[in-house]
Amino acid sequence: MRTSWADSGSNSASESAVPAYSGNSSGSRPTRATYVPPHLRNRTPSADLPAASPAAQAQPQANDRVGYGGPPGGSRWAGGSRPDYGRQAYGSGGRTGGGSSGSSSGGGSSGWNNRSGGWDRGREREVNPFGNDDEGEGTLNEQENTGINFDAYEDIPVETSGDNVPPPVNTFAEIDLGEALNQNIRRCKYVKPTPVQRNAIPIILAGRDLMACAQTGSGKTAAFCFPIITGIMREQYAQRSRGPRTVYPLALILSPTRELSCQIHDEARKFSYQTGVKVVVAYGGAPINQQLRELERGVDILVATPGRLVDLLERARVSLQMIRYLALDEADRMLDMGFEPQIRKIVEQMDMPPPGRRQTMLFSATFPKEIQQSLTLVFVETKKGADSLEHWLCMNGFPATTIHGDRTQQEREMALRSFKSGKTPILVATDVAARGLDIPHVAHVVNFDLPNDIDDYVHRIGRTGRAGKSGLATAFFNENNMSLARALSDLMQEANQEVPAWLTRFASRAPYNGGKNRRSGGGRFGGRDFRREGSFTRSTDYYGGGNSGSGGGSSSVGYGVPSSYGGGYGPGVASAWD
Ligand SMILES: Nc1ncnc2c1ncn2[C@@H]1O[C@H](COP(=O)(O)OP(=O)(O)OP(=O)(O)O)[C@@H](O)[C@H]1O
Repeated sequence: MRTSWADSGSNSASESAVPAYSGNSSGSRPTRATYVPPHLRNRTPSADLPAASPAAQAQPQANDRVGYGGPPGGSRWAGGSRPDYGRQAYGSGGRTGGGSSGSSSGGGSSGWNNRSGGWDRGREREVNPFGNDDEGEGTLNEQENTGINFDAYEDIPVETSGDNVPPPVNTFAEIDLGEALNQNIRRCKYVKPTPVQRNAIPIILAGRDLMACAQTGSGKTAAFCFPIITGIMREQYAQRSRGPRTVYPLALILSPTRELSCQIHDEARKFSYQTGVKVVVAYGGAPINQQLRELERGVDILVATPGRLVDLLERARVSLQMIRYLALDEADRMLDMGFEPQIRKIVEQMDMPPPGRRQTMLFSATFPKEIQQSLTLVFVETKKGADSLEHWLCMNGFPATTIHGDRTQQEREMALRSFKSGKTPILVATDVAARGLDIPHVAHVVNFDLPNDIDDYVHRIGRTGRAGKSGLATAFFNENNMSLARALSDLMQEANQEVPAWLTRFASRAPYNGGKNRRSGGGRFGGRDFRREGSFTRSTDYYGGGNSGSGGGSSSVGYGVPSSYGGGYGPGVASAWD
């Protein structure tokens, strides 16, 4: 059964009082304790709020997904299909163009310290962020936003990974974003979605987490704002508890700088105009009091820089308890700028719902390989070891699966599929089971247990850095691996790697184990020739550890000596294993 937001709104209308921050004809302010869902704000209580029917009240959630996943029968673009979105309370009346109050940003151009979130404080109504263009939709429809050169975009290859990725859309009309948002899209003169929007919006609307990497100026802001606004509008959020001065946003958009936060805020205000969804921005370097006042007026989407948000959280002025959407814009830059402790605090140590109860979206034009969802292959010695490591990883929030000799063929194939698709990006494998595997996109090979034979080692690390790509190999070394020390040291020297001093010491005492397939003379390692010919793109970290003290300075467990072993293959040079 397809129902609309209008129905949803009606269903719970009887529970709501006057909107907490909307204008209303009487001009009376609501009590702050009353939360009004966005879809009900600015409705004229007597005129368009029918009493909720018991049946409707009994299934308030049933509307949500059904309404959106429903067949594209009704025209989502046709005006008038959702009359309750007319927002008369601050619709045309709100078209002050930013000039009436002096405190708002008509056209999205307000100064940093004077942002009212697009609300005319004098009359408590929403200022039109489109300036005077509000009614000019007839002409706007005919004009395409010239900010994006779509000709240049058509050929852009888009790569998606993950399981059952929702298919991209070609038009905004294919997705039911809701009439109010569609209207704003028209006001923005967006005629068709950009590639990142085409792909990301359906994924986010399907409730999936997402990491999207798309070039600058490709429309990422709308790609995360549209589904967040739609999601907030379509959901029937339970009445939000409010402390005397604490606010409970439903979505948090973190960005590294105040400039970017303000830009996102400006865009989000346009997209959410007359949807009832309230966007507030908070950033450092500006007086906090005005931002606090703004927050107190109500917030659904909070756009913030990490430092200022931590401040607000510590003052208990913002709670993240109700967050359903977490978007990190330019996540990599936030890390570069040293925001990791704040981000960790915000995401892990406050009251933010855990993954699964919130959607997480990472957007950037550049993601360093360390934070992309790359595949990691971990080698262990025993089947039991594989199972217990998989268990530990899963328990600690790292999705992992295993292949080893005790698993049936069907189980192995399933594990492999899950690994390749990125659903479980860590595969723990025993040597035997991993032999012969051809898995693209393995960015990291971990020798959790080193093999006894250097050839096996070469084969294992050959699972990454393939076809000219770079890769990383990490090994944990302890005194049980003594027999491998010399061969490993030689291998690193051949690859012009810095050999850790502790490994050299082990090597000087260790018997030589050059592998099973050694040719006498010349190539001591099975892989020597191809490594020499190739350009080395694979790097290795070694973690040496022992517990007897016999290795001098290298004996402490977990003693790590990162190095950059280049063991890759140049283009067109096959590995010995292939
Ligand atoms: N579908 C669309 N059609 C036309 N213009 C669009 C569309 N989506 C976004 N734009 C416009 O494209 C410009 C760039 O968008 P946006 O700032 O979101 O890009 P971005 O990917 O976030 O860039 P950056 O990585 O530099 O922050 C903006 O002016 C925006 O209004």
